[in-house]
Amino acid sequence: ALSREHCNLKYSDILPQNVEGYPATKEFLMKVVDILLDFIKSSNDRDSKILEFHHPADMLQLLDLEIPDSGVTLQQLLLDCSTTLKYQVKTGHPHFFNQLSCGLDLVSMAGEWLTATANTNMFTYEIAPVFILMEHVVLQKMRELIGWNTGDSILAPGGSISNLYAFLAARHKMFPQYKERGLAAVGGQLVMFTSDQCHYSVKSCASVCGLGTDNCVMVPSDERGHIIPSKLEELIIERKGKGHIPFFVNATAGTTVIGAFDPISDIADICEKYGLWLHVDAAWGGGLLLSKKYRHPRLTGIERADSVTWNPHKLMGALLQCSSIHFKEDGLLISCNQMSAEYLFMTDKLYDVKYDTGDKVIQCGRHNDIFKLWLQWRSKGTDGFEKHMNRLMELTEYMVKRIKEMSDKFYLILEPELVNVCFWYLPTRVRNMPHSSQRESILGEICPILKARMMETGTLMVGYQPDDRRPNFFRNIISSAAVKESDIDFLLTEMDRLGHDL
Ligand SMILES: O=C(O)c1cc(=O)cc(C(=O)O)o1
Repeated sequence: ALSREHCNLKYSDILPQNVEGYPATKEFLMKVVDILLDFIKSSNDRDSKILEFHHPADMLQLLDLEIPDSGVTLQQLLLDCSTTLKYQVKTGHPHFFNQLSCGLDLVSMAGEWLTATANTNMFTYEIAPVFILMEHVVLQKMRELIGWNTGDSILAPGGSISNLYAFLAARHKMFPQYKERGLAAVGGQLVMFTSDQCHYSVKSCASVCGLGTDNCVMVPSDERGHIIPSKLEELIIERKGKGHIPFFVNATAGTTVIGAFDPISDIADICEKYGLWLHVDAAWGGGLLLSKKYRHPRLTGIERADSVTWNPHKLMGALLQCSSIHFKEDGLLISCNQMSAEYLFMTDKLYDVKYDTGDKVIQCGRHNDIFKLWLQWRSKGTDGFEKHMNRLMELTEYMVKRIKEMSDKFYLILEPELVNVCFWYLPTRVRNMPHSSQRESILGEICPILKARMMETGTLMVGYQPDDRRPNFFRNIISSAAVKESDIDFLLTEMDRLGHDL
């Protein structure tokens, strides 16, 4: 609690309104930090719960979210902060395996604190000189890791927007007049191609950009979730036969559900043959570019892409959000999106305006997502990131080994290529049933019930989902630096404790 002299103060008694308010400001902010440190401590305490689940109506009753007419005291604000975190899911907890982005890297978090304090916009060098230069250095490093020594990149608000920027640049490259004249510049039906395992944001480009999802061809994948190149070529030829204009192919490097890697080189050959843009959505699998051991064969050929999406907030563990989109050809991004708003992007500035990035994107304001990545990269070094990637893959191999050792209780659906371990939990009553589609449908019905037990108990969170080949199954993601082999053992034991009687 705040000291007696400060506990009834309000926001108007601290900086900037009260120029004498530094002592109260400091005490208030240090108390906020204490609350955050408590959350960090319990996030890292394996005996603490990941969450205290309540249904939305009940949760609303537990919270006091109403917007008051007159402001509350600083003391109340501190209580508000504590209550908020009390009911927040601890995504940094070592037993949180639920999303592609797990974990809480504390250097990256410190970077986010500084980012918030600096509170600047990334559209011009004028107000973000250090951060703009950091973006240049980090994004160039990432392009080098892809295999390019040229090009341009930018951070976007998530992988979906990164994919959209790739789509827009591809269309601009092929039809530069589209920017001014729209569809009239094309004179035919544009068509894009992607695997049926891709992230839905690829398909949404077709609807957002006016192709219509009918013209986002979902190419069949094989049983390992890889796009079938011969099918891709067949479908391109089929569409050309209808007078359509194929222009864009997306290859996924690390699919969302099973973590599959499309064969990039084979796809690049087809794109070369038919003059199509190759985009690689490596939002999820891009982190393996940092690992000499695991980069090949999964990402072999990625340097042949025209654009690459890569989300450091996934495998690299940068804090949400941090998504990058990279282009082999420099100048495309700016020529595609530039609107030259004269109130921001004046060309008569005292510095080289190529450092103004706002005109490269369709956003105006752009959040500073680089500092937390740069600071984290400074803390780990590229070697540290390589070790991190190798560690995540080793833990995945450990989990596969343990599942195979406990094959009476767990059924491994396929060998993972990334850190997505896809499996069914086998409750006692099905253990003697031969594996069949009938048993799979029973196992699929069990997933939501077992997941509910996890969340109500609060000790474990593992995601489940169906896919186009099978009913619900668990998808375990190891992307948190907190996870150890003992946490994998806990996961398997806890699932059995919670689910054996299902
Ligand atoms: O950034 C993430 O954590 C993320 C992004 C997705 O699109 C899908 C998922 C997911 O399925 O966990 O996670």
